[in-house]
Amino acid sequence: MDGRQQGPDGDRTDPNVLPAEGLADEHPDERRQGPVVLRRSRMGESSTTDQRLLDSRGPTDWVHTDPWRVLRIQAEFVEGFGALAEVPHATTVFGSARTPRDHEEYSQGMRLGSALAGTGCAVITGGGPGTMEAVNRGASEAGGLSIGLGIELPFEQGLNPWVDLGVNFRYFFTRKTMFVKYAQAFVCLPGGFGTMDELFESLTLVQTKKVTKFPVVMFGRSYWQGLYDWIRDTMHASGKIGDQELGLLHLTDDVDDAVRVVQEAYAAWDATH
Ligand SMILES: C/C(=C\CNc1ncnc2c1ncn2[C@@H]1O[C@H](COP(=O)(O)O)[C@@H](O)[C@H]1O)CO
Repeated sequence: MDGRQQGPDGDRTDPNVLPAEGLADEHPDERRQGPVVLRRSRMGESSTTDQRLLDSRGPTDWVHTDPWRVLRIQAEFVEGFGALAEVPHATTVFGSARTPRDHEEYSQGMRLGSALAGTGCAVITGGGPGTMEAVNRGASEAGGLSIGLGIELPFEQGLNPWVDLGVNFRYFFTRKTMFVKYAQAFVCLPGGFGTMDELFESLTLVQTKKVTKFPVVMFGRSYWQGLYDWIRDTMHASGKIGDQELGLLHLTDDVDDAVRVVQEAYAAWDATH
């Protein structure tokens, strides 16, 4: 077979096969697929690009491949940047997913969210339950911009009811970028492994100057004091961090003090942007 799609009398039988304009004798028949030109043995396939796009049959393994994941990751960045691009000054608040609503730390979270909203700026949390919810609730009820960046989990959860602008992520690392990119300060309420990860990631980003002039507030003296003392008396004392790094931490349980530190960070940001 020579690849030409002609009937026995030389008639063209396939509407997708185009004659080469005015030069039928010199130019072989060809099939066009968008910008692609196919000739001779490459002309075999008779579907169009639209047909192939719309045809849902066939194996689906490719949706579990890394190249496809890369596109999904890209899509998360695009969605996140798009949703958050116009966020004004913001503080990202980390904290336990497990704090019950009747706990004093929940009330503190609400007071903090409310006070941060009072500065006219947004609060960003992980969008989950516990103190994340408390901060969103305090901010939302005070009329502030209450943002939640949710994460896909193996169990059903969803964003807490006081998230007014929410984005759900599949990937932790995409979500972590958003926590940092759209905030000028970090506050850590008492929490477990997740909060520790976020506290130390924040500190590492500031230490390595990936982000500048971000204060890291450890809110809740009785909870954080032991860790702070260990950082100072063991980590710092043995030279694993220097004075500057120790100075990044601000330990308090006073909402006004935390808000003051955050406002200084907003001012420092404005001075450099
Ligand atoms: C474990 C439970 C719910 C988990 N739900 C979460 N939703 C959103 N964000 C979460 C969740 N769990 C952890 N995070 C992130 O880590 C921090 C809290 O972790 P911790 O270990 O509880 O300290 C928080 O800042 C989130 O960004 C139901 O019990």
